[in-house]
Amino acid sequence: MEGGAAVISVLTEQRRFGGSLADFDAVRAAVDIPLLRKDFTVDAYQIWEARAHGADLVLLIVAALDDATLASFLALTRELGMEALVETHTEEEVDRAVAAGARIIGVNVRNLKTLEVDRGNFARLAGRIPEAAVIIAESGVRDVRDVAEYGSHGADAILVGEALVKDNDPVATLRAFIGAGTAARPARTA
Ligand SMILES: O=C(O)c1ccccc1NCC(=O)[C@H](O)[C@H](O)COP(=O)(O)O
Repeated sequence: MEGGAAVISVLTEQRRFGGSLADFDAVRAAVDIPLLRKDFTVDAYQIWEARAHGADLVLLIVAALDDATLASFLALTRELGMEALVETHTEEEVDRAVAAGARIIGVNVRNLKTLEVDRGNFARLAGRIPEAAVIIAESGVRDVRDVAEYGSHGADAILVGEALVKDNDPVATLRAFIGAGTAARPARTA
């Protein structure tokens, strides 16, 4: 927060990433800025649960949801006064996110099966996202050059994990990332 983060993403996914709702509660108690519950949402109950724990955003991963479920989860999220980060990995998923009415669309360059990162995917997929949407570049940021690269390809925001968690001075690094991203972003027409 001190570093200028607009949103904090809190992993609650336990099996693969070791997160928990207790971690989420601790962060909620510590900060007032918007929080994203980062979990694999597969049941409407998780959206109610996110709201009950004070989340502002939930994660909807297009690859994990059929079109009808994606649309109904998005509607429930908004009925509960939250928004969704709708996460994509392929062109087809971007098109599905747009068709569902997503307002915040993430391109995650990490393959969730292999966990491998391909930063080039961001430039390829971001071009398909309408300018009216908020575009998030997710994963793979190592330094300011990666931030600038994502910014130059239209990212409105980046989602950073490891680079900040392992940094000795995350506040300074976050400030540098925000500066690099702001400088690199092309002007938007809409
Ligand atoms: O990536 C997901 O969709 C995801 C969903 C639920 C739990 C974890 C998930 N991915 C891992 C991460 O959250 C990454 O740490 C995050 O994208 C940041 O990436 P990086 O900066 O490369 O650590």
